[in-house]
Amino acid sequence: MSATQTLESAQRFPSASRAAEALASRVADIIGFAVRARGRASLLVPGGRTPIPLFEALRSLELPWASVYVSLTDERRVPQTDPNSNARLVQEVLLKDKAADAHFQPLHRDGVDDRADEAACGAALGMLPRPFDAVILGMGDDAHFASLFPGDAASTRALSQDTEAHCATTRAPSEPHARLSLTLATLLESRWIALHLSGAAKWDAIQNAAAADDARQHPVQALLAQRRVPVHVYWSP
Ligand SMILES: O=C1O[C@H](COP(=O)(O)O)[C@@H](O)[C@H](O)[C@H]1O
Repeated sequence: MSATQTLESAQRFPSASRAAEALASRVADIIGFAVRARGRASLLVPGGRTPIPLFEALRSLELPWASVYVSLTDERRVPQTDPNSNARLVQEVLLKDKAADAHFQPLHRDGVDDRADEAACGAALGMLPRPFDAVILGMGDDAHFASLFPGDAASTRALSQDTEAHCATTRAPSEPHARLSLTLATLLESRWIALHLSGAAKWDAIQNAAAADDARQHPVQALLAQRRVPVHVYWSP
């Protein structure tokens, strides 16, 4: 499917809660199927504000959570006590109620250098069933997804499907701390991928990215243009 076709088949919902419910229901089906078929399921989730209603919907569902392995698509290189930590968000919002028994693998290890943190990230992913059963990605208004940013050389390298690295150290424009992101090649080791978007600015950004032929300035274009794994877009205003 081309980038334009992916957007044409986007599911558009009237509210963030309706989008979250629909996405949670699809993820629940995938997890249930994976656990019945293979005994375990893996789920990668983004950080940011968009997934909060999704996490709230998911944690209220009766699922075989003790067989579910959860990790992140990306992380800020900060301690888990930091309010900016994506791991903290997952612990506080997703891994509660019925989802409290899920196994969580954080990506980032504190106090180590870039290479060691990338290795820790790769090792964390190694604990999850692969291919990943469900990967949910978010996107910023600048068309970054995971932590793969426009104009960042490390992000551009991580968008190449030829890279053997699982995780990359990247930088967001004007942010003090570095990021840790799964590379595109690793994100594509997935059975199912959703891109979860909320707001008019993100819809404009993804349309511009689909029309452009420049993943360096519009990283999500590389995700939309690849042919390996279909991307299911869930959008609400
Ligand atoms: O930095 C990040 O931002 C994006 C989008 O966040 P949102 O608040 O606009 O939903 C997110 O997908 C990514 O995982 C996160 O680290």
